[in-house]
Amino acid sequence: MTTVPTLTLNNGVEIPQLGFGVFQVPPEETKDVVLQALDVGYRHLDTAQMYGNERGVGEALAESGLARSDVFVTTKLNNGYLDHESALLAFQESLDALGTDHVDLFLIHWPLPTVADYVARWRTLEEIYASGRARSIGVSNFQPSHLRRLRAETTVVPAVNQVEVHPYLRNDEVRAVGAELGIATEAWSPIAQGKVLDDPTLVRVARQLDRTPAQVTLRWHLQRGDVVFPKSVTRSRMEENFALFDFELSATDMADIDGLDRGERTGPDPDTFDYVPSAS
Ligand SMILES: NC(=O)C1=CN([C@@H]2O[C@H](COP(=O)(O)OP(=O)(O)OC[C@H]3O[C@@H](n4cnc5c(N)ncnc54)[C@H](OP(=O)(O)O)[C@@H]3O)[C@@H](O)[C@H]2O)C=CC1
Ligand SMILES: O=C(O)C(=O)[C@@H](O)[C@H](O)C(=O)CO
Repeated sequence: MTTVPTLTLNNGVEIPQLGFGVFQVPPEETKDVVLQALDVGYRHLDTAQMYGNERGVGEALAESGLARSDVFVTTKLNNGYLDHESALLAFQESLDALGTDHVDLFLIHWPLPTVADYVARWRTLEEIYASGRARSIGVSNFQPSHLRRLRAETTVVPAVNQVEVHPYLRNDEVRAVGAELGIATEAWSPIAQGKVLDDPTLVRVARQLDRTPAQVTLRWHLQRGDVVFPKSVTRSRMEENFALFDFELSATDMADIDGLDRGERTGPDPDTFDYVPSAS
C-alpha cells in the first residue's frame, strides 16, 4: 500500500500531500467516484459547498468503512454567505451534508474583494476553529495583499492558501508570501484541467522517465512542496495520479518545467472574481 507523505500545517495538523478533488463531479455520481478514490488509496478529499456534491462525499465516507480520522476532509465557505450568521449556517449545512461533526480544513472559497470584507468572514472562521468543529482553517484564492491584511488584522494565521498552480501558472509570488507567513500552498487545477498534458517539455520528461505527463506534472508539484488533489472520474486516471512516489524529477527536469510558466490562468482572477450565488 502506497504511503502518501504528510505536511505539518502551522497548527500541528498533518495533511496528506496528495488528495482527491471533486469539482465538477456530478452529485449523483459523487458517492461512487469517491468510493473508488478511497479504494485506490486516497485519504484526503477536497470538496466545497459550491460543488453541490458534499452529500455524496459524506455518503462515500460512511459507506467506505474507514474511520473518520483516517480521511482528511476539506470543504469551503460558499460565496453567498457573507455575514456572520449566514456563514455559520453555511458551515453547519456543510457538516450536515458531509455527515460529520467536524472537518479537517475549512476554507474561505474566494476573497471577493470587490463584494464584501474577507476579514469579517475570516473572524467567523476563527470562531468555528475555536469551537473545534474545524481542525484547521484557511483561505483560497487569496492574493499576497489579502494574506498580509489578514496577518495584520486577525489572530489565527491561515493554515493553507488554496490557489491555482500548474506549469503554465507557477504563482510563485503568492506561494512565497505564504511561505513567509507560515501558510502552506495547495495547488488547484494541478494539471490545468488537462491543458498542460500535451506540452512538449512535459511529454519529453515523461518519456525519459517512462511516466505520463500527468504524473510528471503532479510530481513537480510535490517536489515544490505544495499540496495537490487532482480530480478524475476515471478509475485508471485515479490510479495513475496516485502512483507518484517511486520516481523523482531531477533538478534539470524541475527547472525545465519551471520554465513553462506563462502566467496563464484557467480559472477566474481572484482580484476581480465576484460571483455570488443568487439564492443567498
Ligand atoms: N479553490 C478553488 O477555487 C478551486 C479548487 N479546485 C480544486 O482542485 C481540484 C482539481 O482541480 P480541477 O479543476 O478539478 O482540475 P485538474 O487539474 O485536477 O484536472 C481535472 C481534469 O483532468 C482530467 N484528468 C485527470 N487526470 C488525468 C490524467 N491522468 N490524464 C488525463 N486527464 C486527466 C479529468 O478528466 P476525467 O475526470 O474525465 O477523468 C478532468 O477533466 C478540484 O477538483 C477542486 O477540488 C479546483 C478549481 C478551483
Ligand atoms: O472549483 C472551484 O473551487 C471554483 O471555485 C470554480 O468553480 C470557480 O468558481 C470557477 O471555475 C468559476 O468559473
